[in-house]
Amino acid sequence: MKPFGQLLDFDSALQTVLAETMVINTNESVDLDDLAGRVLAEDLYAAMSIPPFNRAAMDGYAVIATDTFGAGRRDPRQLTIVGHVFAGDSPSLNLKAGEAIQIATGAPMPDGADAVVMVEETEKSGDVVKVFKAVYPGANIGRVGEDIKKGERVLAQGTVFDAGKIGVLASQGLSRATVLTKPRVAVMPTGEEIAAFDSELRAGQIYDINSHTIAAVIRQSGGKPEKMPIAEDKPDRLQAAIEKSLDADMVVISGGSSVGERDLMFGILEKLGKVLFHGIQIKPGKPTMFAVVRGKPVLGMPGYPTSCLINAYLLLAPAVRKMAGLPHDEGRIIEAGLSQSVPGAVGRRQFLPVKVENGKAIPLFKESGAITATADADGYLDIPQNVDILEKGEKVIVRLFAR
Ligand SMILES: Nc1nc2c(c(=O)[nH]1)N[C@H]1C(S)=C(S)[C@@H](COP(=O)(O)OP(=O)(O)OC[C@H]3O[C@@H](n4cnc5c(N)ncnc54)[C@H](O)[C@@H]3O)O[C@H]1N2
Ligand code: MOO
Repeated sequence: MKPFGQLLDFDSALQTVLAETMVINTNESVDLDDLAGRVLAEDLYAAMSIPPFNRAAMDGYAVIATDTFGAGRRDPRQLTIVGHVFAGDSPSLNLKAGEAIQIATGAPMPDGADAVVMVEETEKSGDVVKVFKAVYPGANIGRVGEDIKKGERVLAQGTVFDAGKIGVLASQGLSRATVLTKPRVAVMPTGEEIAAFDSELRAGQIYDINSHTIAAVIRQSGGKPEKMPIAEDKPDRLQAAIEKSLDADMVVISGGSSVGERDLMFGILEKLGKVLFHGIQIKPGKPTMFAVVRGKPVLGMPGYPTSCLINAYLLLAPAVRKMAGLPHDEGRIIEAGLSQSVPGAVGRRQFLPVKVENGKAIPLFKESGAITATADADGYLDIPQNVDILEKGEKVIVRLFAR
């Protein structure tokens, strides 16, 4: 048993973790439809222009713009319809003065035509069309390369794919992209009292919550969780389990981080590598520790499920995002009025889970062991350590959990 040393402030703790986590620089090729959230590993240049040909942007008539000049409701211009072009056609017609070609949105513009009159501005009778409104040259045409020019850089290295960026890739007829490999993060629950969901509970046991909440945070931060078996609180077993988990890019351990008889983590991590901090000046999450073992970052999370999850959002998520090559995410914030007064945590910066309803921030005062404190919360208040009390009705900033 070793009492905490001096507690570190949260910002220094986060900086220490980030300083020891590096972006994974291996790549893999991923299917177009699985790219959402993935990080592009190379610059991508357009192999073709989009649109690849001049095309009608409206249903109507392809015309020579000058033929429509002066047209009005009372003074329409009459053009002879010489053909019909549908989307997907490859027109061979060549439009001449006084002629119009019926055209569908997306169809290639026939040679000679330089504008499209919308069908609403026309009236067809037999093979003659009356045009009620003049169009300027280029009207209602999508020009070659207007969207993307052949040879231009369409997506830069480091781009995070979302629906729109997947669309850019699709426009080029590409079926895959080279992206950064997801960081593999080993998740190791510890404790004699912790049981896997598929086992019978013995007296005194509870089901493992933390490895599942941690895995969810890793996944939504761009990482790949690798679940380890629940480790027993025996030094040699714990050490062997940690050594095995070091095959991953990062290790997250839950439990055993405090100062109880069986809280062995500090000693083992100090033996295997270097503990950079043990104890942060925050509530919840005071016993959180961080070590570097054989070049790998190892985060020791408190066993209490809410302490564990809040610190997974605050410390683990930024680290995994960094390894995944994702930009730092400050998260979304909203302003709300406090539904009741909140006492500060003496000497500790407090991250208090709150629910937001009708513009009110409702504090969820539950103990750190209660998973519902985070499950029911939309976000948290970040209350500095020198605050005595936040008054009812006070405007507060709620930092929303990333979901
Ligand atoms: N004398 C002191 N005791 C404690 C202190 C302290 O400063 N001095 N800190 C308290 C705080 S704050 C926290 S948080 C906890 C953290 O303790 P550990 O990280 O050592 O975690 P455990 O003791 O192993 O477990 C705590 C609690 O959480 C349950 N647990 C553990 N793992 C899981 C899991 N995977 N799924 C669900 N629940 C889990 C465990 O059964 C315990 O009930 O220490 C305080 N004590
Ligand atoms: O720091 Mo503990 O995590 O308050 O509950």
